[in-house]
Amino acid sequence: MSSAADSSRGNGPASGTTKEEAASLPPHPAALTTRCAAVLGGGSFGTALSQLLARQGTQVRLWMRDKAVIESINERHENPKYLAGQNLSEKIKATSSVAEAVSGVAVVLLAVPTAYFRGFLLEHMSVLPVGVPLICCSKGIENDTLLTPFEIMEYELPGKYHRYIVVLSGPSFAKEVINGKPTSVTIAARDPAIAKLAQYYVSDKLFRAYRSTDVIGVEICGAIKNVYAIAAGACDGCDFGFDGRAAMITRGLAEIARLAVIKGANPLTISGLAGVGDLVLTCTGNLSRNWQVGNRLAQGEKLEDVIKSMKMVAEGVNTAKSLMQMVKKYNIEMPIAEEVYKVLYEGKSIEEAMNSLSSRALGEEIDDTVKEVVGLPAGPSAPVVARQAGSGLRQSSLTLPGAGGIGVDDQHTPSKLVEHLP
Ligand SMILES: NC(=O)C1=CN([C@@H]2O[C@H](COP(=O)(O)OP(=O)(O)OC[C@H]3O[C@@H](n4cnc5c(N)ncnc54)[C@H](O)[C@@H]3O)[C@@H](O)[C@H]2O)C=CC1
Ligand SMILES: O=C(CO)COP(=O)(O)O
Repeated sequence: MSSAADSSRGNGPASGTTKEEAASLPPHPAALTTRCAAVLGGGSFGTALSQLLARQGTQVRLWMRDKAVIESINERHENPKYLAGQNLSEKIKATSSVAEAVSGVAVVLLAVPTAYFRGFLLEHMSVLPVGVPLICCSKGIENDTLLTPFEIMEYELPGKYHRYIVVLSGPSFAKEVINGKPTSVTIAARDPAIAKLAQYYVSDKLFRAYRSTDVIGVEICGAIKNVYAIAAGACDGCDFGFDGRAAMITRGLAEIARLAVIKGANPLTISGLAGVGDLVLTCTGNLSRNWQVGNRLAQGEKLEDVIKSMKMVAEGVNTAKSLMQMVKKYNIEMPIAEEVYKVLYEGKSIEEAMNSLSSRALGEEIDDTVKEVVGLPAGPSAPVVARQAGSGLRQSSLTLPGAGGIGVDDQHTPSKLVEHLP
């Protein structure tokens, strides 16, 4: 039985689609509507992406290891392990053979968790097709090598594949994608033409991909937001309030920016869907497995029990280890990430972690690493400069509150007082 959302972007207008609506769909050459796609990884995201492609009219071959789930998808059109109760399209055929999955396809999507990504690639790369977009949808940083899935692909795959490696990232809960909630993501490839092709392959009216060539920025943002989602879940579990969570998200973003620019990201990517978008989603949406990890730790559960009972991947748990290694490697400040690591692996309580964060020396909001990239001078911020109509640039004047009566002598001007601060 096909799902109701099937063929929302097929060859012609889907049933019930008005002429006007059809006209607003992206142009769709017939050659591409009859395409076949492979999705490698039959967890929640791989299954949701398969359903997304199937509803667009694409034949999908979904690779997974679990024989019982394969049988269930092919016979009952359901993935009972990861998305129980969701009716899947008949256009999705599950298989345990990667060679069968990728044979003759126009596009391949990879949704294998980062910890298994390299092993998967090494085992199956000999059958991967050359010349079709290979869209990497995993979000993590491998321990020890500190490589992202895209970087692992570039490292392991022969050069003939490199042009075709693509990253898909952004705010996209599997459960919402599969239910046809409006979702927007970023799709990035070094070659803009490949990014455009991949964008075209996955997009429809309910799933919009914006393209980018900032592969590293998109991937780093998507990978490390998981660690801050753990922090946000812990904040919520400890009832640190909306203020506390907003601070955690925003200061988390500052840490993401620091690492991303060191890795060569375009700072503007950080304010996009893969950056702010996904960070906000996973730090505020309780569908996030990473948020759930933090939240359950705050309820007093042990990490190993949370992981065992979850049965799904929370990438932030491993990526927190990689971030600790990156903090040392690049000598950067990522205090929230460090505290998450200590809570996960060193038995530090969330309250102690919060206390350590709030006892840190007061500092500037925008740090030097980011200032350098956006062309601002390092060190203490220069005085604010405002543009005044007709008179060019002027320095904004600071009015001293005491000047009119409290009594400000030479020794107690703000510039004198500040000399006594740490
Ligand atoms: N679920 C979601 O909402 C989203 C997930 N992602 C990312 O997609 C990737 C996959 O996550 P999910 O599908 O959510 O995972 P999941 O937790 O739902 O399923 C786990 C997946 O890992 C596979 N797996 C386990 N051990 C394996 C091994 N040794 N070798 C190969 N595969 C193995 C399982 O077969 C299954 O496909 C992750 O990097 C995740 O961050 C990205 C966006 C959204
Ligand atoms: O990356 C995600 C949504 O964009 C999914 O987040 P979780 O892995 O925390 O569930």
